Parts: sequence; structure tokens; C-alpha cells
Amino acid sequence: MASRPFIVGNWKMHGTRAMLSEARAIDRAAQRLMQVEIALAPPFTLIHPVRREAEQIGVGAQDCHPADGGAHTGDISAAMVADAGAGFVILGHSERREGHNEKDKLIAEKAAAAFDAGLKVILCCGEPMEKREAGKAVDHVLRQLKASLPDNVPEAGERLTVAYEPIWAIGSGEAASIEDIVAMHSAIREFLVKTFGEEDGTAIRIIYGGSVNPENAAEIIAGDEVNGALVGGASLSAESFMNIVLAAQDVIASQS
Ligand SMILES: O=C[C@H](O)COP(=O)(O)O
Repeated sequence: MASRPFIVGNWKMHGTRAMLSEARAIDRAAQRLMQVEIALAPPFTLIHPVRREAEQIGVGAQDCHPADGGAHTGDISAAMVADAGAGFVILGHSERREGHNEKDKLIAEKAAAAFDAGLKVILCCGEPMEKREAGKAVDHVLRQLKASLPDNVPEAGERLTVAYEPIWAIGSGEAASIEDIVAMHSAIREFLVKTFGEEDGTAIRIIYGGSVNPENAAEIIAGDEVNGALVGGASLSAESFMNIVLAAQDVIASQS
């Protein structure tokens, strides 16, 4: 695990302004938990309000369009989310790959646009159950990752985070086993070092997502090559999200 775990709450399509009280509570609690890097990715409509309310935590978007602007009704560019106050964008989430038929090439184009706009990128990858059962999970994830990366990743160690999210673990209440998580993260690390060189390849954070909750967070975050967590359902209440952050803080304390 890295010295400073990265815990990101992905609110998905949840949240109206009533949720701002949760963001405020998370931000207040974050002041006492500086050993953990905390961020929220609310829906587009809440990026600016969350940024205004929360000073200690990172704020990001859940998608962006690959073009700078133009006739794309309903879409939002990377520069627009940056202007709204986002510092990063989550790309390649399986819910976008499946629900919006997003392919690796488009995701790589979105990532290039995000980097150009000065954003950091959390790039998601993960296998469906059939691939895991067929013993092809690692091959599938590495192929997906390779194809979803843009040709140029500026300051990769600092600006790229990889999120490993096995599709079957998302929202199922059934996280992957720690052995499977560590094995996949180690394979991803090897790929990143090969692709970006020793320095950047070891600095890129690899976080795990898929049914992380306050009960399983410590075991997952303490895993080798696990640098944090991408949390969906359990990030919707400040209490459960901060219990995950506290678990990460305890892991750091126990290792120092
Ligand atoms: O982006 C977050 C992941 O899809 C995990 O969601 P979950 O924690 O609800 O399983």
C-alpha cells in the first residue's frame, strides 16, 4: 500500500443539493485525517456546489466528452468540468462501458482530452464473471487497460490512477477476495512499470472498487499494491464513507 491511501467516493447518479450536507460532513471530518487523500465524484450538477462547500477534499467528475466543444447536445467537455471545479475525472467505468457502449478507443480519447484540460484521470478496468471463471481475468484487464490509455500520459505517476473494479463485485455486496485483488494489482503494477518505466510505473496509484464497505475496507486497503479504494454505495452517507477513510488511516498507523 502507498504511504497515503486514496479513497474516492463515486456518487454515480445519486444526489441533489440535499446531499451537500454529506459533502460538508465529509470535508469537516477530513481535516483530522490528513494521512488519507479523500475525494468525491458527484454528478455533474453538484461538482461546483461540492467544490464550494468542501475545501479539504478533492472533487472530480464521472465522465467527459473527448471533444473540446461543439454540437454535442447533452455532453460536457473536460474543460467544462475543470472550470466547474473538478480536479480529476473517472473514465472507463463499466457502467459507462455497458450502459453507453463506450469502447476502449473512445475512453483513450476522453483521457487524452482530460489530460489536455489539466485534469487527473482515474481509469477503470475490470473483468466480467465469465472471464474470471475462464481463468482469463488478468489477460482481459491488461488488454483493456492497454487499449484505454492514450498515447501520451503526461506526468503519469502523478496524474494517472488505475481503478480495478471486477464487474461482478460492483454493487453486489460481494467484494473480490483479497488474494484475487492482490494478484490483479500486482499484474497491473508490472504492466505499468513496463509501460511507463520504474519511477512513474511505481508511483501510479492502483485502487480497488467493488462492494468496499466499512467492514472489509481495512483488509482490502492493507493489501499489497492496493493504494486506496473507489467506493460507490458506501460513499453516499458521510458516516459510512468516513468509516472507510478511518479504516485506511488505521492501516497507515499500523504500518508506520
Ligand atoms: O465506482 C465505484 C464502484 O463501481 C463500486 O461501487 P460499489 O461500491 O457500490 O460496489
